[in-house]
Amino acid sequence: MRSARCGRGLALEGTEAEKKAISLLSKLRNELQTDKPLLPLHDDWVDTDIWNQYLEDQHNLLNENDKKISWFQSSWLYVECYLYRRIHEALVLSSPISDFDVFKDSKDQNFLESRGAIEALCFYLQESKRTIEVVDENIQKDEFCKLLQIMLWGNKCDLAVVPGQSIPQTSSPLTILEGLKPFILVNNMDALWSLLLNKRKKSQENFSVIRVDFILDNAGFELVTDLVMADFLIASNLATEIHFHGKCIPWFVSDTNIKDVNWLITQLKAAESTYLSTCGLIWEDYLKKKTWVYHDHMFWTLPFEYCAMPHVAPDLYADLQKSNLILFKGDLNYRKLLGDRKWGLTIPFHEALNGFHPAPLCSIRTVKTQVQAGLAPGQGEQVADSNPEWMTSGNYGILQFDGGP
Ligand SMILES: O=P(O)(O)OC[C@@]1(O)O[C@H](CO)[C@@H](O)[C@@H]1O
Ligand SMILES: [Mn+2]
Repeated sequence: MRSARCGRGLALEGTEAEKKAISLLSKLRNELQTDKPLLPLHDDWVDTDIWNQYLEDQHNLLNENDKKISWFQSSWLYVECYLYRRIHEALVLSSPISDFDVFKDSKDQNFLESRGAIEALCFYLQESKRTIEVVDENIQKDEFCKLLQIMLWGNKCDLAVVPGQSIPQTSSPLTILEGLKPFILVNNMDALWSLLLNKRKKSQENFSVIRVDFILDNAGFELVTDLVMADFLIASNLATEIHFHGKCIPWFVSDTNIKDVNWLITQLKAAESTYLSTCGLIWEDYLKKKTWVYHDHMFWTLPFEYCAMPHVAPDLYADLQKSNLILFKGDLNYRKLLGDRKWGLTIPFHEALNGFHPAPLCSIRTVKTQVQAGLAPGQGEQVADSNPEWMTSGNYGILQFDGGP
């Protein structure tokens, strides 16, 4: 009897929490639609003070007439990040559903709808791992480059542009790579290969660690492409440890957090296909043994451009300095790498990074926003001639490398 009452009490508490979250979210929508001033946060999350200080700084910086910073009058990058942080606030303030991820269903859906392509990819990975020790360097390079391109085109699958509309990867991703090559505007795959190959040669002499970091983007199909590459790097000794960096709160609809990683591994392990279940088991083991390490520093869900990292998150910057290669996935990471500024298209990538050089790094991103540097003279004009929407279509990609400090 007592436990039945207790259960009813919990259900009631849950319903009240849902009502509260929904009302906070509709208030948020109204503020946005009517261009109200941005408000300080009222929750007590680890980053609340930083966000509120940021708002105050924006106010002091941009507002000589003491007007409030509002939704339509502030920088797009800041306001967009603020939107996702406010969605998080609405949940945090609605205990006991504070941990609820409002985007989880769409992320899971993307994985489920891409199952065929994921199976093809896991099959390919296992076949290439079987022959890794006998094949020569050129074949290994070829496989490495294929997996890089799959990671690149996997970035088309984000859900932030058209929320709720999953773009599943249905056909085998490997068959379409050749045809997509002309759409890679900056292609520094050779530089990545040379860097890792040199590291491997040194490591074979002196047993040094080779650390590769993945700054993750979207869950679902894209995450699988990243994990497949991470597995290949370990199996081929091109890396000895992998560090993944995900988001600690639901972010830009489809971005990866730890629950997405765990869910994915559970799904793979339970799959009927042995290609999938083998990947699930191996990846779980890598995580257990710390060959793969997952991090979720709060800096990744703050509005700062990355050149601010040494001041805002010196611990994270110092950690990234230990890496031999950092792979930044996706469009939002690129916007933050370049401070979301309208750089001239031919300004060198190194310069546009504005002093952010923790280690050699590479952006792997389909171009979805009007931020781009490091193109060859005349290249931007030529692409614009054939496709005026080239910067927002997501049809073009870059694998853009910077050698570091
Ligand atoms: O970083 P991702 O997942 O590649 O892309 C995220 C994105 O679609 O969301 C924003 C639009 O709302 C843009 O920054 C970007 O185009
Ligand atoms: Mn994303």
